[in-house]
Amino acid sequence: MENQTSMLPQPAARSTSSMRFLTDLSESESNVRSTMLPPSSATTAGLKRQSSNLPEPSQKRKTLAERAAEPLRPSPIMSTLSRPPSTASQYAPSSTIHYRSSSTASTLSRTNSASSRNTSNSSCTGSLTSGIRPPTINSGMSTARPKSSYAKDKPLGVGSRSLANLNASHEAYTKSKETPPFRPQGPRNTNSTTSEASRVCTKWNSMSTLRRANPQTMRSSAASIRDRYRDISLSTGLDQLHLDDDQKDLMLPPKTPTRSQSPSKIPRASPVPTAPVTPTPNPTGTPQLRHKSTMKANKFLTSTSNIENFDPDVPYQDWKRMFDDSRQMFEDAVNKMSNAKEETNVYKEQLSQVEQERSSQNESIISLKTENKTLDFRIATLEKTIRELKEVHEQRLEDIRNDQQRTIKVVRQEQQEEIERLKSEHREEIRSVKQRHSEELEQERSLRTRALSQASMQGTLEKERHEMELSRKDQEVSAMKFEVERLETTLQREQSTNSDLQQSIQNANNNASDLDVARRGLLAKIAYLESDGKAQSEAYAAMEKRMNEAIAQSWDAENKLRQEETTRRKLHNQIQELKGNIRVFCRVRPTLDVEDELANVKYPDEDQDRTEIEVRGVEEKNSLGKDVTKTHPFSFDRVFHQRNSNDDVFDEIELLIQSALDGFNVCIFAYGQTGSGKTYTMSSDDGMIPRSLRFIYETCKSLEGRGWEYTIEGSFVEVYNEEIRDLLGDESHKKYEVHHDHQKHETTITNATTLTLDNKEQVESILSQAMSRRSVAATKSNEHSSRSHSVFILKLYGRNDITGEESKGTLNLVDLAGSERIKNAETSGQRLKETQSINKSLSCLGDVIGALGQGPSTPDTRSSLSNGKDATAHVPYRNSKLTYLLQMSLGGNCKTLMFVMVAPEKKCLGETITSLKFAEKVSRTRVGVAKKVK
Ligand SMILES: Nc1ncnc2c1ncn2[C@@H]1O[C@H](COP(=O)(O)OP(=O)(O)OP(=O)(O)O)[C@@H](O)[C@H]1O
Repeated sequence: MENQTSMLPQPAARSTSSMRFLTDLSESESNVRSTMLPPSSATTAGLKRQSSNLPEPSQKRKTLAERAAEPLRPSPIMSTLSRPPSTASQYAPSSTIHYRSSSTASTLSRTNSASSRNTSNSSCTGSLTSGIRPPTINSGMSTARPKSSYAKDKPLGVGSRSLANLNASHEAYTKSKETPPFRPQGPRNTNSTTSEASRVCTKWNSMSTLRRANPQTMRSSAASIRDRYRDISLSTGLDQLHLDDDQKDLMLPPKTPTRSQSPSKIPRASPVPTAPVTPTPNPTGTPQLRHKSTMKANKFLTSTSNIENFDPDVPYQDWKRMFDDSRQMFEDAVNKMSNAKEETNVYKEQLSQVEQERSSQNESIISLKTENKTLDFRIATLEKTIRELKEVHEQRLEDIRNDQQRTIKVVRQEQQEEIERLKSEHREEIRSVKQRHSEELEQERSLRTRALSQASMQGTLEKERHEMELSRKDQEVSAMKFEVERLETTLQREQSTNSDLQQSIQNANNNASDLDVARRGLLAKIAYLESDGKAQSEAYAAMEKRMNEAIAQSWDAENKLRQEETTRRKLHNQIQELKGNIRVFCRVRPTLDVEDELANVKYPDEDQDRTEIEVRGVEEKNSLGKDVTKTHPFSFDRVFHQRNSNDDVFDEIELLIQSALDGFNVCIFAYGQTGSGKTYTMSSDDGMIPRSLRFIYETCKSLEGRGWEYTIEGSFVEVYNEEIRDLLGDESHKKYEVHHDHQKHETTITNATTLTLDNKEQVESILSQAMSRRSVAATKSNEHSSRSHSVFILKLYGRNDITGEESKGTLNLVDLAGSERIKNAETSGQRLKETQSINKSLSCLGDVIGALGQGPSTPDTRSSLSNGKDATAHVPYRNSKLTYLLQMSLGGNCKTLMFVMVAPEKKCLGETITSLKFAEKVSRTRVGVAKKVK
């Protein structure tokens, strides 16, 4: 082999490398052909260095013989061109062949450039079939391997621009055709292939145009190519001569099925036979060249070989075929590359989109985080604001509540004042009306009576006078008549004597005329007397008529008075209802011992009709350890100052007593600690019981004139240690039981003495007897402390015969035993038992009033209340004798007045406040509307 090699001409100077060939192609493609250098080796080498700038081979370039002796290996460029990622090894062997074919084909194509020029513009298909040179391999290489060492070292102005032009053309064409979107995994469609073919044609045409533009240059270039072609053909032919059979297979162009994978529709040259591109081997196995003389004479080309007779057409055809194959492969590679590029572009686009999305997502995440932080901050701010607002609202709510309470208090106070004012106005009005009516009635009555008596007297006198006159006149008439009769007798006698005495007739006539004159005078007198009696009779009749009229007027006045009385009762009842059926009066007694320290008791309203009282409590330590004194304000229907007398007190209860006379059940009881003035108020000589009785008697007396007649029955009992005792009886220990008649609304105590009270004196003696028999004992607080509850029961039955009205009322006047705390009382034995019993019954009284206060006061329940049955859940009347006895006087159908008695001493302060609180509770109790007992 070495010999053979040495026999070959040195290729370094004469033949261009494949790279130089590629460079030429590149230059031509990039319109550098216009400045194409002559085909001298030096120029070619220089061009190679300048344009391709390929790295110098590190080793000495091998001779063709050496290279022919080397085993086939893929050219890096061609393998890159033809290598899809998965089929690189498949194409590696053929790449060498392609490489060589390309260079040869390139050279050949240039020799045919003249002919191709005629058809280059006709059509792409025509160009290709007529052997017009396809796009240079160099451009394809540059496209396929942009980052290879070759491409990197190569100036971008040539290969890159060509590729860029190709790409631009391809893209423009693709866009103009509106090719469907790229599908990376689908089969490449025929349109795409067609467009690529069109692009190649376009490029080739442009190059042809250039050729036409510079024929001289083209001619010189063709000459140089021909020169080169000879060398190349020669060396290639030598190469082919040395190929063994195996290698021949490898030298075959890609098989048709492989090419058909690329569905290019570019018309191709006639199919290349699968036979080796080398000439048909002779029987010796060596490749057979068409140049028969040379090839037959010499197996190897030597320096003595006559190459002039070498026919280049034979290898030209082979090289043309190889070129076509290479071109096909190149096109495939370009297609794949463009596909890959498109894919890459698509992926890049997708990547950029994804990147954009990612950046936008990041931005949105950042903005969301910022927003989140802002929202957190806002939420915190809002929560803070809400807390502040809540506090402000709570504060406002508290203020409003306080204001409302103050307002309610003020309104209540105003209403109370208004009610009191109205009450006093009504009271005054009623009093004035009553007084006015009484006065008017009295005046009228006296006037009428006087007029009547005067008229009667005058009538009697006149009558007597006229009767006397009449009798006198009658006597005078009878005397006159007697005189006339006597005169007539005398005349008759005279007339008889006249007959006797004619002479004397003259005298008798004269006497007769005188008597006649006298008779006429008498007759005139009689007529006068008769006319005077008639006038007197007429005057008498007129007087009698006036008297009857006066009597009728008097009757009318009486009727009016009775109607006024009925109206008054109704008004009175309405006023009592307005005042409430449970009323509480507070009374502060004066101090008994000047040395006693007084409690701080104030009367906020300084007018005469007080309703408020303030008691300053004992000093206490608050939670901070400071001494504080609480003021306890109380409000009642009426508050009596310690200066007020029993007289003042009775003025206020007078109307209630009147209600009892009008047919209502009234209960007045005094409540308070021992020694606070209950007995003084109720049972003292000028207390409420004697005053009430006096009032009742006086009123009954005054009502007699209006047709009312009253019967008063009284009982006086005491409840001592839960036992009833009769204070009017004979001190025998009888059994006293309480019975209620709910129908008649009446309470009776069996065996209790009931007296009919006819006069005041009797009442006073009864009272003194009862008081003397009450259970009294000296206690720490009171020297004469009542140890029992006394109940004075008055039943008032009224009847008006004129109007037919009837009334039945009950008045209970109760003097309760004094409440006292056992530890304060310092009692023991009987006193202790009494105190316990008293406290228990007072506690029961409080429970009853509390239960009544919770009960309904609606009209539906009033009827049941008026029947005496409990419409409330339960009123514990039976828990004590006292409450059971007073059941009919504590329910909703009676009028109750409670006196809460207060001692002014400081030592009594605790009991005072307790009593006042209890009384206030009672004051707030509403037990319905009282009904008249029928
Ligand atoms: N308004 C008053 N004016 C003058 N003295 C009074 C007044 N009220 C009470 N007293 C006197 O106070 C003393 C005690 O009064 P009284 O006996 O009425 O109290 P009490 O509440 O009935 O006591 P107890 O419940 O223990 O029977 C008596 O001496 C009485 O005269």
